[in-house]
Amino acid sequence: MGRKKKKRNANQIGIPAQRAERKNYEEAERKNVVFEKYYKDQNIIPDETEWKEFMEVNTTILPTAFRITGSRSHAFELRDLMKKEHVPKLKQIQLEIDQKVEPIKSLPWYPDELGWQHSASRMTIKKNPIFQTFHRWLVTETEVGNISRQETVSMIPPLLLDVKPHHWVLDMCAAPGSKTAQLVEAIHANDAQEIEIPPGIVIANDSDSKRSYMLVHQTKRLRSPCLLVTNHDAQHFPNIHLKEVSSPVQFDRILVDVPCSGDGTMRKNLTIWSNWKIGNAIGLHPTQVNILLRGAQLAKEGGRLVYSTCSLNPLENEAVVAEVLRRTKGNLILLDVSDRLPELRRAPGMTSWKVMNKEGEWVNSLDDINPRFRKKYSKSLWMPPDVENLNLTRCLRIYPHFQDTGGFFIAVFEKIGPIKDISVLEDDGKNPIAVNDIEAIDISVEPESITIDDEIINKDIDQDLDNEPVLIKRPPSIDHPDEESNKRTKTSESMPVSDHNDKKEDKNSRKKRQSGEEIFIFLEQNNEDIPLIREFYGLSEDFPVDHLLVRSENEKNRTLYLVSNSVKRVLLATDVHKLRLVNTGIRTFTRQETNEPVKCPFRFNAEGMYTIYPYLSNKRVINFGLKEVRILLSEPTPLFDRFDERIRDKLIAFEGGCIVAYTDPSQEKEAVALELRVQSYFEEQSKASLDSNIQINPNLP
Ligand SMILES: C[S@@+](CC[C@H](N)C(=O)[O-])C[C@H]1O[C@@H](n2cnc3c(N)ncnc32)[C@H](O)[C@@H]1O
Repeated sequence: MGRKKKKRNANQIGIPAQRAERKNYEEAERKNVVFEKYYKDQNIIPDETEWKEFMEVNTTILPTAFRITGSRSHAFELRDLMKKEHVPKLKQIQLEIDQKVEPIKSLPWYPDELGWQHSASRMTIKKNPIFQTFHRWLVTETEVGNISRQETVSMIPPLLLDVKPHHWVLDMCAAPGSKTAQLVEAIHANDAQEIEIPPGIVIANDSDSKRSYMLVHQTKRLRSPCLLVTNHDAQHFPNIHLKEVSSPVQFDRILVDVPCSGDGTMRKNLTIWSNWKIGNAIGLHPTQVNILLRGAQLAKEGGRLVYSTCSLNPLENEAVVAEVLRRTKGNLILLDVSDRLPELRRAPGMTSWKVMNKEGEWVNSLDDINPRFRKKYSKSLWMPPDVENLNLTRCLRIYPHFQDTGGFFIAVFEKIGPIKDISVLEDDGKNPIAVNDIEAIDISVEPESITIDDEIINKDIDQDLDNEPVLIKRPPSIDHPDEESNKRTKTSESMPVSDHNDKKEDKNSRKKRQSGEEIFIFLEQNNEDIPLIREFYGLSEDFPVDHLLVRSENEKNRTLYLVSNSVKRVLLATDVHKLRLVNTGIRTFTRQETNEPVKCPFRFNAEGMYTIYPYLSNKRVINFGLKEVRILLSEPTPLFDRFDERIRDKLIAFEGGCIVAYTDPSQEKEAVALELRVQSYFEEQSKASLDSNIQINPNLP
């Protein structure tokens, strides 16, 4: 069933709202007396001169920031191209236009000069051809996944999480996915040296089903078989029991980037100036505590958690950290990360704060709240008596004026002892956690990562949302996940995930999808398509064919998806039916519908190319020089005789079907730029339709 194009109101996923903001940017008032008084009285920045600087910078436009993605082999080439080609020109122009604006620079604390920031205004970009060229380059590279546009401060939590390729990682509140992308890149950090698919996994979760689709859209550019997207309320993220393992999965690394009031984003999100009120933080605090507590349970002993918000408010930051430390009874500790990212300026976490009620009065304790409204306040909003012993100064506060960014809060934890069951975490009655308040709206959406400030990308997302069939069932109640999963177990006759290729009617698949159950069926070892593919493409024995799956119960496997070993283990977990799976796997081979007899009915899919390439013998691979690449770029279906004899003979010798052409840029001059164009070209082609991939025409004239 197709989805109708719906009109979205300004608050939905922030895109139209942002455009409106852009238009009114100059006129928008950036003043909020209550905000100012609140933070002044909280004494977040004690020094008067610095306070003024903080307020001043808050009213200025946020610079644009981006990362050159680290998992690709040519990330460094791209960085060097930036430094050699774009940066000198941009700096020169910036100097000529406005000496007050800081020119483009790499972020000194970001590893390998792969993080960048520039402050050129929209007007400068629009009017200046050099900026325009640079901007277009950014857009293209972003589309093909070589660059991720992401707010500077949002890059910090994944770096402090310190993910290694073998880690099991959970990203509890992941959409739209800018930090997930960093986590996935870290899992693939050794790809250039290792042939094997990394053993680690990233489970990226979000409670909002629409936003979890956005997450899929954002991360599919990464083409990782190690990623699995789920849709749960993180407070109740289900346990996963792997086959033949008695205890549930415990994660090496957990990112807890919670919904928050988002007042660190007011340089970009102008509505915060007018909408700011203390009720937002008060209302979000209990959810934040509960999500972090669930994260603490799900972490492995010796594992690490990073808690982060784009809020400056101690009620959403230090108060949450303090409460979780109290409830985990010494089994979770704050780590001192002062030696990490030494060039990143930060302030220590606060060890003293106050609580303002919704009427704007400072209140000493819960007992002083009007009894009628008391249950809307958590006792843990107030500073605990042992605050000095909690090492809260180990938390990181990033203020906008430190390095011309948004505001952010980060706490890094290690789990050092067991946090066995929920009763340990449950309240002893002395410290009531408020029921979620009606005002607890999450306004911490990171618009930069979904809009990428370009119409093109917005359009892509819109199209994606409009064209995707709705396959995921939205939970009737996110408050009772177990009730929900029980229902599903009862109603679903067979598991949506299976290691048998039980050939049922396709009607069945459709039914399951419509009822919200994604289907993942691993191919049987004796599947008849596998030897065909292996033989035709010369796939090595090491290629993990047992990690190929299909996503329909149709007899004819149409598209074969590949997942990593860890993802497979999760998909075959005994209680996988409790997991609301949104997406996993990369497309590797797709059945081609053709009337002509072909030796192998499957063609490569560009999405899986990076993963499969190391397993290919030379059987279906050809080396092209730039000359051949130029022909391919300028002619959609070139004839064989357009190529030199050496290439032509090789092409003729191939049996009909898909081949891989690769070019080695290091061998030729001007190659990097051309390679990038080629890559964008192929990406574009494969995005449009598989069938529109370049074809070389065998008919001689
Ligand atoms: C600050 S944003 C996350 C940004 C994201 N980590 C990134 O870097 O792109 C908070 C996210 O939490 C999600 N969320 C809100 N309540 C949640 C809950 N109870 N469980 C899981 N996700 C939740 C929101 O839908 C939102 O996408």
